[in-house]
Amino acid sequence: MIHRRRLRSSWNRVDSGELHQAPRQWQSWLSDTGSLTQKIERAIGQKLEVVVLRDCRQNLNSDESRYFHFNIKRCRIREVLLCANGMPLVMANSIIPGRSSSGSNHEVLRLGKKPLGAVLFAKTRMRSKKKPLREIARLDKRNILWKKCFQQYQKLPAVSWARRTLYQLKGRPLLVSEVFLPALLNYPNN
Ligand SMILES: C=C(O[C@@H]1C=C(C(=O)O)C=C[C@H]1O)C(=O)O
Repeated sequence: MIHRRRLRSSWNRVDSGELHQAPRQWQSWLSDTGSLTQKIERAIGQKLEVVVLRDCRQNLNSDESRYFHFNIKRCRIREVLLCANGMPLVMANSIIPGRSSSGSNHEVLRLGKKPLGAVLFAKTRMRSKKKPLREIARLDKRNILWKKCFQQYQKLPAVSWARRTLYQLKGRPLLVSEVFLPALLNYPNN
């Protein structure tokens, strides 16, 4: 539990983002445990467009490296906008350590415009027994993640709600952060 508290404090540097503190209209998006891609496509009634902003190797900051039990400095970072009819709905920042995209994971993580969720939630994938670690946060310009997202997407609202999930792909960790954008609220959230 100490470990979890430590993670929470680093992620919620700005404001402790417990679900009940989030605006009601965001709570279901923040807490859903299924594929975000699938949830959005149900809401918009069509396929999502994935706009890849960046997919490269980068040094991790301490707020990110804490989630991995092994010492890593550089990682693959994938930043995308999930869009409908050209309108960004979510900005996602995924951290994929080298050891998580090697071996049999290497091929499936050559994503391009394919959403990462198609891999993480693939029917054929052995569901890892471990429930993914999930945290939420209210982001503003004091938060490292808000600043990283703003570098890529200058229309990022000054206060944004986000969630962070530590997934396992064949036992290898990936840290996925998703920042929800206002246009998503134009769609029914069923
Ligand atoms: C993890 C999922 O994949 C989505 C797509 C992503 C991508 O293509 O990089 C990243 C995060 C998610 O918003 C999901 O659908 O739940």
